[in-house]
Amino acid sequence: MSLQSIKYTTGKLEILDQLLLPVQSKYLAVKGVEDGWKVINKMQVRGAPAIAIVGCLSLAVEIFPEAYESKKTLRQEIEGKLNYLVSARPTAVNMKIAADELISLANELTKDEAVTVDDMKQKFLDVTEAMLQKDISDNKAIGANGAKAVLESSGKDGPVRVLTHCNTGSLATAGYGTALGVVRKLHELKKLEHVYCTETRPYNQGARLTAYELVHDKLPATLVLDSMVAALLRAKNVAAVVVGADRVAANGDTANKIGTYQIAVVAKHHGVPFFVAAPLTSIDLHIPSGDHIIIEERPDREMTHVGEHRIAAPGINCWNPAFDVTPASLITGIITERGVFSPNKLKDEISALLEL
Ligand SMILES: CSC[C@@H](O)[C@@H](O)C(=O)COP(=O)(O)O
Repeated sequence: MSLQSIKYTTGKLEILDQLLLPVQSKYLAVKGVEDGWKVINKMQVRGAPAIAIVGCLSLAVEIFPEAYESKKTLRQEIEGKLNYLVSARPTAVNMKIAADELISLANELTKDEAVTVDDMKQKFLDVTEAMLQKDISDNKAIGANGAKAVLESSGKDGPVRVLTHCNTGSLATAGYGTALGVVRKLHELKKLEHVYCTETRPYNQGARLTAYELVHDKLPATLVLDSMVAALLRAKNVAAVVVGADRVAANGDTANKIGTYQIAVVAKHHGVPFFVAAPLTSIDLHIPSGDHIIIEERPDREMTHVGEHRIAAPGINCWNPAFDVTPASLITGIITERGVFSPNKLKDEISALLEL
């Protein structure tokens, strides 16, 4: 059985508390927007697609039992609460894109006189619930497109060794994963010789979550520390690096988990193709470059402590950006559910695809 980070039935939402993994597997009820904001902000659920899905579904469970006196009241509720949810974590764009789409839907339904307040509520529930299935099918398509791109770029038919960073798997999405979906697909095709996952300090998504998924699915995998990547690429014949994204700018610059940028620099040095795997909902064509991406800074404690145990000297200053921006020039291709794009053609090709 595959891991499930989000459990949802109409009116009921639960998330697997990722702060407790891999020691404990415990689901937490999310009863509304306030709970949704907290679990996202505390990183009990994390990963750009999962953040958006849990955010929107937290509003769905809040709205479900309520009776609204008018469409205007419901529209105000939707707009105010979605904008609040966007503020829980600023770097990943998926929640913002989902919020904007749902707010425009609410605006359109409010204007449409043929739509009752109950129809409007039902439509909102249908659209948010559909996000779960859509994310899984997008991830499967990313997996297939990415496995092909990795094999082509390696110049051989596999099996290949790949490196990934952070957690982009079932735990970060509705299921299957983005970059980890590419790894899963390579494995399904019997083209994965080995996957290396980084520890991903300071929150250890690699050691705690990706390693957990890889062991769970019995993939051939090895954990390395972040500081070992250069040595790994020199020694272990890695065919490609595949990572996820929190926000891809129009020019292909990509914000992802801190440490991604230095892996891309090292990959370039060693001539190893560096791929970003992300759904279209992680691509922000509104910003021209990565300079415009807000980078979330997290509490010092995530660096100074592991769990309750202090590892840093008391009194030391800390800088803890949760993400960095990899320049487009270091990226071989951006793997999406609609194909693989060269960063310099991303804007034109995606705009054409979406008829923008
Ligand atoms: C499919 S998840 C893509 C990204 O969100 C992932 O690579 C990442 O950076 C996650 O960061 P996190 O801080 O754990 O939310």
